[in-house]
Amino acid sequence: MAAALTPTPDATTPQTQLPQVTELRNPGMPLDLNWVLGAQANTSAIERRAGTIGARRSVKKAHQAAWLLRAVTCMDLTTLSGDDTDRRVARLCAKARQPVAPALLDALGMDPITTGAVCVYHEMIPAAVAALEGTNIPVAAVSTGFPAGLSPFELRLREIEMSVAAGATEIDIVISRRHVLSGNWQALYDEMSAMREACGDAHVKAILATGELGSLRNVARASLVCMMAGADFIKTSTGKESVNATLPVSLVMIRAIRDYYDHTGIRVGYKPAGGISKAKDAVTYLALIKEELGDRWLRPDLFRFGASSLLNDIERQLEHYVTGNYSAGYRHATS
Ligand SMILES: O=C[C@H](O)COP(=O)(O)O
Repeated sequence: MAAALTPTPDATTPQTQLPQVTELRNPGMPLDLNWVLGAQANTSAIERRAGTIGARRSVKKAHQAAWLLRAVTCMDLTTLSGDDTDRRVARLCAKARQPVAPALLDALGMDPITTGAVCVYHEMIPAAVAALEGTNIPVAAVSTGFPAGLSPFELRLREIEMSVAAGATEIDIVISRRHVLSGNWQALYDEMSAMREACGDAHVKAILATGELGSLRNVARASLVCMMAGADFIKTSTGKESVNATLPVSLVMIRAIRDYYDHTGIRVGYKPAGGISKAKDAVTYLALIKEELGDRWLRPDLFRFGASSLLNDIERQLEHYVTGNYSAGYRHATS
């Protein structure tokens, strides 16, 4: 049996669910086109730097278990399928309440933890709200004609309002990729501002769908515009594009977040999403955040993974750490 996890200076120390920190919401600012158009992205330098992150850092044993538990607390446990049902959502929510088996947590010397949120389609919000009653786990909804975001603008705004009324406290919106591809930054800013307003008190995550934006420079510019328009989080992908979260894209987005913080003093959150299914990749993402933004961003109010199957692999790795054996993946299925 493994020893209880102990804090070490070179690892994150997520022994328990972290206390909620109230970060000042991003109020946004006027569109600064000079700043936006000045944003560049040196693709080869970014790819070089991204290539060093997973390769250099090897986190083992108790440190690895600690990072994995942190990843769980920062996870938007997601189901976004056309065949979602209330029962599937209820099972997902049960998993969000108890994402890691109590016996494993006991062996690790850990208090109970939960995931950061549950993320569903609008129609599934009531089932998620009911299944999470009595917890502090937020329900996040993908609204605005997810994943393409091409339904009429008024309908997209109305969908946000309906999702909030149904009980979602986090709204993941999708931006209009065409505004980015045509360089119409004013239109992107206006769209994002209206969506932020429609969210009211619900926090808004802006999904850039980076795999469809054409270039890393566009990713940098779109990130800035969404933050200027008041996004609480910027998020890479819907999970439905042919290319979803990648390390180079993440580097560009988190450097835009750093730039925005340096200019405004406001911390905007980051959510890589789509195709992140391995525990090892989760640790690489956390290391990237730690190195580029610092420990403050390694909390669920500023960092989330959007993932439907990552939890399965994390639980398998934790079980291996505790027992020395791997269990079959189906034993950890979330839906
Ligand atoms: O926002 C979350 C993503 O849709 C999840 O993507 P995934 O199913 O590839 O983990």
